[in-house]
Amino acid sequence: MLSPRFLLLRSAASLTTRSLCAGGVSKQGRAPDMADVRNRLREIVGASTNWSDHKHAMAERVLLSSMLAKSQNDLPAKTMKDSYLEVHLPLGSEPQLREKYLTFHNTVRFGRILEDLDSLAVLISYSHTYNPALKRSPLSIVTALVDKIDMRQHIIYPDCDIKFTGHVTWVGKTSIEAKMHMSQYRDGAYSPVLDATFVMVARDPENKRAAFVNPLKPDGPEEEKIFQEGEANKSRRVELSTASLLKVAPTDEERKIVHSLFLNTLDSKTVSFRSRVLPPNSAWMEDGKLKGLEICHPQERNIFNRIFGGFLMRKAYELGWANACSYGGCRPTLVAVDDILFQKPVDIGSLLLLSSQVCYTQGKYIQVRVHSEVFDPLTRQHNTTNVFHFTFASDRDVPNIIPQTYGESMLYLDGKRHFNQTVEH
Ligand SMILES: CCCCCC(=O)SCCNC(=O)CCNC(=O)[C@H](O)C(C)(C)COP(=O)(O)OP(=O)(O)OC[C@H]1O[C@@H](n2cnc3c(N)ncnc32)[C@H](O)[C@@H]1OP(=O)(O)O
Repeated sequence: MLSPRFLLLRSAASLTTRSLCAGGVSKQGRAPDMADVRNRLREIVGASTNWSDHKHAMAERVLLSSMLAKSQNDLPAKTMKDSYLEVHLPLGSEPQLREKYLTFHNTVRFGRILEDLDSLAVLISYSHTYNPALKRSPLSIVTALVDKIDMRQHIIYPDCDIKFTGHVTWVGKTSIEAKMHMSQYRDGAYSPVLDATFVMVARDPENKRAAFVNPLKPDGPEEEKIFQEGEANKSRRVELSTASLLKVAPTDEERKIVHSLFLNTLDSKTVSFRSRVLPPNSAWMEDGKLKGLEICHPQERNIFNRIFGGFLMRKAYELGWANACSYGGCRPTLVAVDDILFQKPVDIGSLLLLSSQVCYTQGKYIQVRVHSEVFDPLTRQHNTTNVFHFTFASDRDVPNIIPQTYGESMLYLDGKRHFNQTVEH
């Protein structure tokens, strides 16, 4: 994270002058808020405000294809300061805004925060790729992955102002890593609430193929260190994906875990592999599911006329939370979010099926996986669009979740891997 003094200077010097106000968002004399972020995004890509105009807006965007760089070397290098943004969410000072964020239990809806983080990550990426010579950006920047969100504090107060800061921390050829921090004003100071790392991918104006982004040139040892962390994150992501249980067998230790779970469920009265008995204080995985359906209306579209990634995250989070709530028998708190993969865009009009599964438990912790897929009623085909992982904590120990089939055992091991990554380390 860049030093606080540096951040302060940065926000005063260029955020308000260039990143947000350049497009005419001049609510002068006050810090930019989330509405400014979304308006600015619409200006950057020339998005339609009415669904009836979306085809025309897209046709205009296609003309920007010729503005794309032929190689990354054609684009000037940027520093981390170039993309630094500070945005406010004045929940304390604007009671009418609070309604949108409020839960029945007088806390902040985390799903709304996920939406805000997503919009901010996109604007940070556009700030990095900003070309003052162009009125509109030819790039379509989409969310590929929420690498992780670490909660530094579990309660978010609905009546205190929130501040988001963030900037680009690493860049590949067409992908960008952005880190964001959220803090909340209480007792005279801002204290940290969460740290989030997103990976964004730049595409051509039609969102059909990858497009080059400006290189990132770390400026000084502080930025160099952050950049190296970004490199390490990239290698870790490749390593994790190579070891995925969808591709390779579990490790020896994991195989032993699965077999011991199996042995624990065998009925000692019969000499049979088939007769299974649920151990005490346990629940079958089959009983740790909750499903939902979303009809993807135009209202939830993003600036590229697909379903907004933040909306998908909010819906998946709320389903996952409800599942953890029902499983643990109390209102759980969120501990961590990791590895939310945006595999395929979701088209407007889609039928989106969301399935959540408690896949691992440990003491009071509940690891939930949410899988979303688009169902085409005409062809009856299902296509996975996203996978989400959430770690919740209950206020008491929860039943141990027990897999019965081999597939469930793999879900269990995958959940355990995610849990170990987020909670134990
Ligand atoms: C308010 C405005 C909001 C707008 C934001 C949204 O709502 S977006 C809506 C939600 N998101 C989406 O709909 C995206 C859905 N997913 C997709 O369309 C696609 O999976 C994708 C474009 C992200 C990636 O497609 P491909 O894998 O075919 O891309 P390709 O192989 O060309 O790789 C392009 C670059 O992305 C990187 N990349 C791809 N997947 C990645 C992942 N899971 N984690 C890290 N990096 C990844 C590659 O390393 C490469 O970077 P390098 O070239 O650097 O090596």
